[in-house]
Amino acid sequence: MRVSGLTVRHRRTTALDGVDLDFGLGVHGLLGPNGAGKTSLVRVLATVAEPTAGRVELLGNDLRGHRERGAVRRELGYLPQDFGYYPGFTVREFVAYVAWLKELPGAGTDAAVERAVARVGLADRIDAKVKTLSGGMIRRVGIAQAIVNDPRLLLLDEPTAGLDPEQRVEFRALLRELGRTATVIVSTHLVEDVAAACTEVTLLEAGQVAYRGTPGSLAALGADGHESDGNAVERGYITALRGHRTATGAGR
Ligand SMILES: Nc1ncnc2c1ncn2[C@@H]1O[C@H](COP(=O)(O)OP(=O)(O)OP(=O)(O)O)[C@@H](O)[C@H]1O
Repeated sequence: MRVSGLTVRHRRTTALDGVDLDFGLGVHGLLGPNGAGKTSLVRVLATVAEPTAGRVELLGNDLRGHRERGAVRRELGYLPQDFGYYPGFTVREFVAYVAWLKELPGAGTDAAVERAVARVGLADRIDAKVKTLSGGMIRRVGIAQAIVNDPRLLLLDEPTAGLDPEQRVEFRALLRELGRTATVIVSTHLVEDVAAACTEVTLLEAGQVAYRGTPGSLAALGADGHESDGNAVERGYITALRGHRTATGAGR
């Protein structure tokens, strides 16, 4: 899947500025400071926002066509940053409802729902009402609804927000597993999630791609830089960000 010349403007703000990127199988971490454009990119890939300019090709479909967008949506999983749910639904009902929206074949739905809920570790709460769950559990319901159709493209916007450390470790293992058969794009502020779960890192800054590489190459960049605080990948993040700012004259 590929985006070229992707530009997204919100009134006078340029959220993405002619971005070229491609994503293959694996887990791709999207990093960047607040306002870098991560959510804007994820929303275009999820087909919920239209680009101002540029091309988006997902799963062999050009997103400009209505029918193509529909085809992509059936193969897509998306967890938005602010994920809305129906509090009165049980976990099973909510995930089944999303399966229905994604037009999953009726016969396989019950099993698909149970499998998705089990994969996020909520099998014992499947018949609990969503509103009775903790914040971290609700986040996991969000992940379950995103993976119920075994998506070929999975988009997760800040999925680990609200998870405790043990849940985050479990979640990263799930990400690695999902990345074997799907393209997984994870927007996060948590550099350690990227280091532990991602095969590739894309660092956005002010609507541009500031760095692309592996967590290992980002860590190596940190070792060469002048930062002394944080772990190697965090140092690499800061070094890459500052390097990009110097190169573009943003110099903040
Ligand atoms: N609906 C909107 N209306 C106006 N400006 C917007 C809108 N959505 C995003 N922006 C602006 O576009 C820029 C990019 O925002 P975006 O949410 O894509 O960044 P982000 O990297 O996801 O940030 P965060 O890490 O804070 O979620 C920011 O300057 C933001 O203020």
